[in-house]
Amino acid sequence: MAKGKTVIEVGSDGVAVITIIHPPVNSLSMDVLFGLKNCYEQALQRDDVKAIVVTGANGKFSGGFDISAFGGLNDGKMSRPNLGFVSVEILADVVEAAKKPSVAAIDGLALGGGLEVAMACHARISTSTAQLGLPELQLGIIPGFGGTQRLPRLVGLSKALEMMLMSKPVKGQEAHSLGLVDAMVSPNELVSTARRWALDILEFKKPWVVTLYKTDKIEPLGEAREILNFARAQARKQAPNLTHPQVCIDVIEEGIVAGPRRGLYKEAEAFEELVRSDTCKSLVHIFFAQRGTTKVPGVTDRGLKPRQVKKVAILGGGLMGSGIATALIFSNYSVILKEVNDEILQAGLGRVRANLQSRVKKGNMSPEKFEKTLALLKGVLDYESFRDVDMVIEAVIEDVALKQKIFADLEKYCPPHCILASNTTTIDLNLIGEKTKSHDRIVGAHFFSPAHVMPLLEIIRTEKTSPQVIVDLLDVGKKVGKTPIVVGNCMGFAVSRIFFTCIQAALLLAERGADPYEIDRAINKFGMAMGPFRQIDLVGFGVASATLKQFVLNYPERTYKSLLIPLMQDDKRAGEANRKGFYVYDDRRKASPDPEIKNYIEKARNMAGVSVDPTLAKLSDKDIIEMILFPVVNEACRVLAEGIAVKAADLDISTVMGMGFPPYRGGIMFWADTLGSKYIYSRLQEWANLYGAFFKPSDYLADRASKGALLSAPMEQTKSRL
Ligand SMILES: C[C@H](O)CC(=O)SCCNC(=O)CCNC(=O)[C@H](O)C(C)(C)COP(=O)(O)OP(=O)(O)OC[C@H]1O[C@@H](n2cnc3c(N)ncnc32)[C@H](O)[C@@H]1OP(=O)(O)O
Repeated sequence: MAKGKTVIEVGSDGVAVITIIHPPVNSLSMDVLFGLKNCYEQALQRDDVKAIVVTGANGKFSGGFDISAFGGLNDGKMSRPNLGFVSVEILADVVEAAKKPSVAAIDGLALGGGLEVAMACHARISTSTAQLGLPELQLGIIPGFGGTQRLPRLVGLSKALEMMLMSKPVKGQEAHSLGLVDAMVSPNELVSTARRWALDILEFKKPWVVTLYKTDKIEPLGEAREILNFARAQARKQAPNLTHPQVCIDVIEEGIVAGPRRGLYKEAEAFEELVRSDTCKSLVHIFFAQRGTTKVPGVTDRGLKPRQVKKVAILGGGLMGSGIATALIFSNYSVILKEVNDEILQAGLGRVRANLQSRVKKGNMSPEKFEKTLALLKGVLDYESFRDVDMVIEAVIEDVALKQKIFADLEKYCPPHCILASNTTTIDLNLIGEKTKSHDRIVGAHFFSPAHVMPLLEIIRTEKTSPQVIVDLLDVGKKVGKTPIVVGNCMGFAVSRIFFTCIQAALLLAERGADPYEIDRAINKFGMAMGPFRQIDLVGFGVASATLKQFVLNYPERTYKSLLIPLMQDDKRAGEANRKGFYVYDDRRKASPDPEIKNYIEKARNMAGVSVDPTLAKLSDKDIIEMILFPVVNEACRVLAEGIAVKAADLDISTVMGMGFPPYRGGIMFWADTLGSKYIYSRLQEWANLYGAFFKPSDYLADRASKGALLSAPMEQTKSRL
């Protein structure tokens, strides 16, 4: 069956309108591209066609090359066209070299290959809301249809580098001022303006621009090289483990130095190679995994429509509560923030204000929008104004009795349709709702700190939570710009279980002789946003030790019972919050190692009765990474086996968005599968023999290893607990 098509319609004005049709985003499959070539050839042959307009159906130009076809290019299921088939043979030699002018009419989006098709046209007209960009680098590839050559020639080298290296699209307005589009019109005038423009080109009333050979925006060679070298250094600093940004810069340089046609061929070669790389495979996996989190069997396949949530109440204005309030008002929800006394309430409201102010400072919010947004927030000290709220999010400290009392109160004051959500990190939701009769509307809404910044939302449901409530919360999550994952109920749910296993592994290694700063360095080099000790400082010792206590209680057989954090707490160390944790922090929150740490470690070691293991005292980076992350893989396997997570890909997204796992390694399970279940099992078994049950491979892992099976393959037989 064809994947999309391209159609041609010739008007009485002699303009052929070629429309890309491939819902939902008019991506460019090979069928669409062959169709585009055929339509052009027809238009060029027909005597009744004077000029051409290219556009996309349903208000979207094109979201780019069909990402789902990347796999086909690799596994040989798709016939591989000649090198440069699209970029040279279609776009340069048919579209751009045509004897009839063509104009792109852009609404909605022109991304990746979509923008590359538009740039091969002789002019571009767009709407103000259209998004135009070359975001290929976020998929581990570079633009492959001539984008590396044409974008610098249209917008200048520096801006083109920024747009490509940061995968950052621009809106119609900016595209117009940059010269990427020639005119901006309203959507209903788009195609008619483009038709007129194409005829004007033919009649020499508008310029006939062949972008590939434009030179006016490119700096002289010496200056261009300086810009490119600066970009190389920046990219190396920001993404030391990635090669494709460097390749992108090399390809741009080739076009400037040796001419754009050589540039096109070098681009095509590099694209072919990069699309086969592990980085590309991992990032494409993350792209689809992220979109797959909202597809929850038994919930989102029931035809339920989200109910409208207008007003939300938040209990607790601490770091989490104020962050959640910020995220909500920023997305136009009306929010009530409740605290226990005026002083604490004002502090909470102040935090929300400061969060918004920092956006204004960075130029991301206008002063008018700031006032309008803040007006959506109201502080209260009692439950009176809870009578018309649609959702409550409780964000108080992790105290079961307090949460139980709050939920019993909420049941009394909130309307019956109101969703009762808790932002708990670890506590069993059945316990929280024990004193209510509202189990069907109790749900977990676990945000990550800072809640207005971090992209993940863990939605926790019990056996009794109604699917409608999940659908409602998925909708709220999407509106506040979060990627939600839906998980089952247990202590720690999915993310905290995985995250705190990493912390425990780090504590175990440090107590047995590994250097904590070496551990952080190795993990950071692997690509994690920060190492485990820096992470503990960030979440704070209070949360870390409370959670570790919960682990000891709930998973005693495999929890590493470290005394290190409580010992440091006794000395008033609390983490980054009071600038003294595993690191010390200066006024600008810069972390530096603290020589005193070794004394605490020694004390904890003595109390635990363990001794320094010479092997652990001089681990290689590879060993550190495996000893820290294989236990995480092991715990992720348990989370899957218990049906807490619906699918392995959700855990990949959780680790990327919730704990800073490098997306270019595809998330924890995807990465584990690149190493193989047998290898991971054998290493864990070896360490379990040496260092105890913390490393003991789970039954799930043992089973997969014995079959040589992928850890991420679906579990047909295992019943989901959800
Ligand atoms: C040779 C060339 O240089 C190489 C390329 O062009 S590579 C592709 C470059 N393009 C991109 O990177 C754009 C990727 N897409 C996006 O960023 C976003 O999907 C978007 C901004 C286009 C739309 O966002 P949004 O409206 O939130 O919808 P979103 O849920 O992301 O996508 C809608 C659907 O389209 C699919 N989709 C989006 N872009 C796609 C693409 N380029 N190929 C295939 N499928 C795509 C999504 O997977 C999703 O499918 P689903 O409904 O089955 O889950």
